[in-house]
Amino acid sequence: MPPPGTAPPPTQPYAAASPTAQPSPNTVADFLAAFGGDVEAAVAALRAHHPTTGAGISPIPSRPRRQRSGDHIITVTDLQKTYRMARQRVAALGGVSLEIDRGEFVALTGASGSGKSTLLQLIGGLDKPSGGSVVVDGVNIGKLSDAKLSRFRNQTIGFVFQFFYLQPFLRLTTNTEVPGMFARAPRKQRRAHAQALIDEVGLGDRSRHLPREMSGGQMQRAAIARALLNRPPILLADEPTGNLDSATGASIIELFERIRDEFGTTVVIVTHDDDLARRADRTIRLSDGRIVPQGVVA
Ligand SMILES: Nc1ncnc2c1ncn2[C@@H]1O[C@H](COP(=O)(O)OP(=O)(O)OP(=O)(O)O)[C@@H](O)[C@H]1O
Repeated sequence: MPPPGTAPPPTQPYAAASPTAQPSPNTVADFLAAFGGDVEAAVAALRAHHPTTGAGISPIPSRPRRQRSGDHIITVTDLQKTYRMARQRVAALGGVSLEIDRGEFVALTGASGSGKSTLLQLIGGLDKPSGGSVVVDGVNIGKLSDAKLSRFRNQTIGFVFQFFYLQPFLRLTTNTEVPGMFARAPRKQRRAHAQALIDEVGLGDRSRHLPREMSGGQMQRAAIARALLNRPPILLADEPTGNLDSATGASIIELFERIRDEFGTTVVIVTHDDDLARRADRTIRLSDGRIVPQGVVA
């Protein structure tokens, strides 16, 4: 997985907040402060520095596709991204246009290096495009200042990643509350909502557990609960099952379906796995930084 590009460097080593490390609260507070308290940007930077296991997922049944509503919550127009490294230029996205409806469950698929993560990061405002535009919930996010973008992300988008990125020293309830702290939600309210979400994702009996006391699937459920804390209308997930066994991965996809059905959340996932992608309402396949027209085999 490549780095997201524009996230500012933290002042502490990335390893300090890895799922297994045990930093002091001050270390983590400093780490988050280096990102201006923007949890998602911090997570994106961590993600860029984490090893990949490449664990696989086995087939699960597809489900009937839903009709599209035409109420677009995400509109991407002629999106381009070129990474520049020394003298090298890598064209990661070469003009992508798409629309995603409110409450739709979309899977982004394609070969390694086809631009899936880049597209997800640009939709989530974690990186800046080289050209084109991304409109999310009526807001052209390319036109927002960094501070406004950070606030917008916190309120509008929940992020879920392959390696969970829970704070290792926080118990599940507090971990789930973290986005509410940055949104300055009243303590009592965010705690009650965290507890409701923990129940919703099936971890009601694990509230006092630290991440290291949970399984991979439980940690991913916890990360999903945390992503939902600010009631975002959109959930973006990059390889959310890539680090899980096939049965656990399937249960995570079912959880996304349930979240979409119960909360009306728009869910966009990146996955290598065509069987998991078939669970989504729609699959968008990328090849060499472009969308493959439907019916064409890439
Ligand atoms: N920060 C970066 N700097 C330079 N090149 C990058 C960066 N991020 C991505 N790339 C390049 O952009 C292209 C698209 O990468 P991206 O991660 O979006 O693909 P992907 O489809 O998500 O791949 P994978 O499935 O392997 O994660 C690749 O060629 C990659 O090497």
